[in-house]
Amino acid sequence: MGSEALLSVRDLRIAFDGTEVVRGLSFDVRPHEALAIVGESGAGKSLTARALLGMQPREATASGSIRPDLSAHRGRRIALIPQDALSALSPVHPVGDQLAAAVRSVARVSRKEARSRAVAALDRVGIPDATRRARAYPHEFSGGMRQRAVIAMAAVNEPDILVADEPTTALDEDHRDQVLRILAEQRAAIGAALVLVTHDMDVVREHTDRVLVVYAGRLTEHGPTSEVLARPRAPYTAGLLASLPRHASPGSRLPVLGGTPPAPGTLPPGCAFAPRCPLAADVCHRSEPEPRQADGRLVACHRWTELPHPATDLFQETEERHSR
Ligand SMILES: Nc1ncnc2c1ncn2[C@@H]1O[C@H](COP(=O)(O)OP(=O)(O)OP(=O)(O)O)[C@@H](O)[C@H]1O
Repeated sequence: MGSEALLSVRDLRIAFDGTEVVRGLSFDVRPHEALAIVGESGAGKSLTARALLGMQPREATASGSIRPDLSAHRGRRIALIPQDALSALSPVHPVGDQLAAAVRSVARVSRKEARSRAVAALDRVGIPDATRRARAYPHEFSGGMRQRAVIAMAAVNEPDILVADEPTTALDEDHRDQVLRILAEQRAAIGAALVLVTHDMDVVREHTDRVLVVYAGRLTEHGPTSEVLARPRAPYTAGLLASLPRHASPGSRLPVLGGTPPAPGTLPPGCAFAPRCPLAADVCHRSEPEPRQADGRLVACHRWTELPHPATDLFQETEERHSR
């Protein structure tokens, strides 16, 4: 598995002031695949994704290994598509100039050639009249167009890996689908792998091949998307799926997954999910489960064999319990 990987992450830990928020994640990014990192807010998804590019917050301490180290090849072998397109674009330069500068930062080409690659990249992501629009400033683009321009910028140098950190959070549903489709097209066109950070299981289902489910900075379940989503083995994965609107029974309130994740530094003993888990037993409150092979994927749960299928009803009951 390791030798064919574009990137291998082993025992990644990220801490702030001595409190670990990413707690020993290990996974590979394989050529051409789309890997989702999914979990609720605060799970450590963004920190993990940015670590792949060597982009740690200054105040963080990190350990573990990410091989190879691509931080010196950002923009060329690995590129980030951030949540907020405005943060990725300078407000004071035309969009086309920014793309051309990205081209010239990695390739010794003439200004004219860089310009023409920039316009072609904008055209590929569906920016109409790309030659003219390349002269426009980011504020003259709509939100969806800006996010497409950011995808174009990330893809323009044909990196091996695109890392997209919740790329559609700021967009409405129509633009969300459009941007995800364009991202998939770009990825296919350049043959890149994609690491897609999301909290949305529908996005995981539609756009990824493998999924890493993270809870409180730890691996909960990791395997092929189709298998994990068809039959989750970790209660937390089942809870995330049960929270999707179409799984809710008529009249029930969302989210179905009751409670909230623990704040950093306030982890319970044992499994971090145990206080919210309808299957938790004594052992879960005592010892933190290690990831192990189960049913063709990795699962970190003492009770995985007890999870009923489908598990939706289990979580409906949990919600009732939490709301009482
Ligand atoms: N610079 C920082 N200083 C202190 N704590 C931080 C910093 N950056 C992130 N954290 C904390 O680390 C944890 C994980 O953050 P991260 O942004 O990776 O979560 P996430 O899963 O991406 O969540 P979201 O979906 O809300 O973006 C959170 O509890 C967050 O508050």
